[in-house]
Parts: sequence; C-alpha cells; structure tokens
Amino acid sequence: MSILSLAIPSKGRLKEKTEDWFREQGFPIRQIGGERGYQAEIDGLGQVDMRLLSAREIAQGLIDGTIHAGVTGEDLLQDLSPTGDAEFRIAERLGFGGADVIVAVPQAWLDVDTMSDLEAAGAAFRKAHHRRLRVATKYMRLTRRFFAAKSVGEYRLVESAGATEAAPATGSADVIVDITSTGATLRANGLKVLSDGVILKSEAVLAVSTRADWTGEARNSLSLLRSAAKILDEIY
Ligand SMILES: Nc1ncnc2c1ncn2[C@@H]1O[C@H](COP(=O)(O)OP(=O)(O)OP(=O)(O)O)[C@@H](O)[C@H]1O
Ligand SMILES: O=P(O)(O)OC[C@H]1O[C@H](OP(=O)(O)OP(=O)(O)O)[C@H](O)[C@@H]1O
Repeated sequence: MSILSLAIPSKGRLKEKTEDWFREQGFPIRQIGGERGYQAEIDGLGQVDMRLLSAREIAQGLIDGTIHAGVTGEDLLQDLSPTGDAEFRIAERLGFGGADVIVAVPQAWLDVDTMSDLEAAGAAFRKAHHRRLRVATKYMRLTRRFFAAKSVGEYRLVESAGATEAAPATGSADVIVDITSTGATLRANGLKVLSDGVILKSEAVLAVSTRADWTGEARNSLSLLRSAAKILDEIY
C-alpha cells in the first residue's frame, strides 16, 4: 500500500506560485516550521506524504519513481530523464516559471547565426586549433540530443556548475547552453542566441511519475486533482 508522495519546490522562483496554484485548486498547503521548513501538510487530498524539495530533486524523484507527483520545471524533467520523456507525464502546464533553454555564442562571431553555421564553425575550429569547440552547460542530455538532431558533432561538453554565461569570457568554453528569461544575463556577457537555437520553451508543470507505485491510496488521493487523474487513467 502506498500513500501519495507529492513534492513542491521548497524555495526559489517556483515556490510561491506553486502554493498559490494548489490553493486555487482548493488544496491549501501549510508549511511546518516556517518559511524554511521542509515539511508541509496539504488539506483536502487525504493522507499525503508532502515533500518540499529543490526543483531538481523533484524532477529526479519523479524519474526514479520515489515521488508520485510534483511541481517542477519541464527543462529539468527532460534533461534528467535518460529517455527524454518515458518516466513521467505532464498533467498540466502551470503558466509560470517560464524560460527558454537556448544555444548562445559570442556576439563577436559574426559568421555564426544558426546551428548549421555552428557545425561549420566547429569543423573550422578543429582544423585551426586542433581541438573541438567546447560547450558549457548544466543541461547535458538536452544538449546532446539537440546537437545530434541538428547534426552538430564537432564539439565537447563541459559540465557547468553555475555562472555558465561567463564561460566564453573566462575561456573555459566557447559556446553555452543555458536557461534565459529576460535575456539580460546573455546581453551582459556579450552572447547571442542562435536563430534556430531554442532547445525548449520550458515552464513549471504538474507531472506524475510513470515509475512510481500507483497501487493503494496514492491513486485515490491524486484523483482529486483533475488533470492528474486524467493522465493516470491514460497510463493505467
Ligand atoms: N530566469 C530563470 N533562471 C533559471 N531558472 C528559471 C528561470 N526562470 C524560470 N526558471 C525555472 O526554474 C526552475 C529552477 O528553479 P530554481 O532555480 O528555483 O530551482 P533549483 O535549480 O532547484 O534551485 P537552486 O538552483 O537554488 O538549487 C527551472 O525549471 C527553470 O526552468
Ligand atoms: O535571462 P535572464 O533573465 O537574465 O535569466 C537567466 C539567468 O537567470 C538564472 O540565474 P539566477 O542567478 O537567477 O538563478 P540560478 O543561477 O540560481 O539558477 C539562470 O541561470 C541565468 O543565468
């Protein structure tokens, strides 16, 4: 018998809007231990194991099947999923947390405006410098899949731990793949988005895990959230 494990962001840009969304659906969340507490209760869904985690941990938990349902960014789900989409289903796009995962190069690269230009630049770069173009990113899987789909092969991934947009200026990479919303960080770092370089238009989503144990109470509890119930009916 499993009870529903439901996860929402514990802090950051998605937290408040997620709480607002659940309240609007008629399921108010009460955080235990104040603003920074990691425990919460939700009213109206029966017995629920409510978890407050980072958006990244929620995406990973849905993919592993240790979380039944949760709110996180679509970008994180797609990137952390080994298959791209098989471990989760999106029940509802929530209309906040919007941002694009993009490919950007230095504005000074006047000949490079498209992914196909980037492929040509990669080949030329290798000849001239005897090494491959380096692409800095946190989005390792999304980048690999997108570059393969665009037939760009002459590059090497450099895993970024943060401040990815600074990589070209500091010399740790030549190209970046990162998230942008206003574009201010890209501009401040002298970078431009390639015209066909939008990998994903992401937003916050309510997602359900296809890997979790849906026997027992879990499914009953979630059935009160209409969009999620519909998805579960499709899966099982
Ligand atoms: N301008 C933005 N920059 C980064 N992420 C954004 C932006 N706008 C929306 N998001 C989305 O927010 C989600 C990440 O949220 P947040 O940064 O709060 O979580 P986190 O990565 O778990 O937190 P932290 O980086 O503090 O550990 C991603 O899904 C991302 O797409
Ligand atoms: O297009 P913009 O509006 O400039 O936003 C993009 C930036 O915002 C995020 O960083 P932020 O410092 O906000 O958060 P994070 O580094 O914790 O993800 C993200 O990593 C980008 O660097």
